[in-house]
Amino acid sequence: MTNERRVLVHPDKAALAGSVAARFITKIIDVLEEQGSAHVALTGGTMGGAVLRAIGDSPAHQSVDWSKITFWFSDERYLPHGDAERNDSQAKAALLDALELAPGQVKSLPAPGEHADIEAAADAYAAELAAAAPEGAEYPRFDVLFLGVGPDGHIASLFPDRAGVHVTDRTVIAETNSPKPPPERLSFTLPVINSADRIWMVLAGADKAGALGLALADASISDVPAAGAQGRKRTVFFVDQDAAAEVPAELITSEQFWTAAHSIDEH
Ligand SMILES: O=C1O[C@H](COP(=O)(O)O)[C@@H](O)[C@H](O)[C@H]1O
Repeated sequence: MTNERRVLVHPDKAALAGSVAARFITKIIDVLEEQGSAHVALTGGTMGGAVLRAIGDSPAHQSVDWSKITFWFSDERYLPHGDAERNDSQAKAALLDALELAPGQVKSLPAPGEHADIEAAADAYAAELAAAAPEGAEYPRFDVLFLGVGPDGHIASLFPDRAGVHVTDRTVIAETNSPKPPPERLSFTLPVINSADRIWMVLAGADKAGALGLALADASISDVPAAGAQGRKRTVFFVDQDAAAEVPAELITSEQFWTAAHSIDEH
């Protein structure tokens, strides 16, 4: 099994969300059968929410034992709990609330007022990650880690030309000057992101085409943080046709080829 980054193109946003949802359900059933439990890191953004809604809309989601999955967030907008702009609020509305999970299964990032300041909030989530980690590790092994990609190439809350993308000695950082509102955010660092078995980046729309093209051309992570994402087993860009406009043809894996050439276990 190789660990090249792959690009899987879909006709439109709806097909993209449906396809990622179907793959996730299949993959997580396999993971649960093998391991008995799973850690999944969710993302915010337009396609992050669309994928979760598609999972909930699929009758196949009823075959998943959701009680065995712990959900984390690779980043969060540092806003009060319940704020509609928080990634966890959107994920709960899109899917998590309907799954009737136990409170400990959804590991939300802290909100203002819970800790002394945003740095302490980052440390608190780092401690939560460590508490769920296997012995000797600083964080759990994520079976699937979802990411959106911004038009500027940001992933989680690691933005171009910000120090956060270069941090390797912490697991969670506070971003206090995000170019995208809100300015205060919390984010996994790149080592945590890249520790995941599978990184699934889901992006759609013509405004993402430049970022995707540069990420695949190995731009510097300072310029395009998405260029630095590489999972242990799989790194897949799930995209629609508009986002794929600047992807070299030889890097595109068509749906038909993908299905024929790779067993679902490899995704
Ligand atoms: O602000 C954020 O943006 C990215 C991408 O969002 P999109 O709407 O352009 O898809 C998202 O992945 C991240 O979690 C979020 O905090």
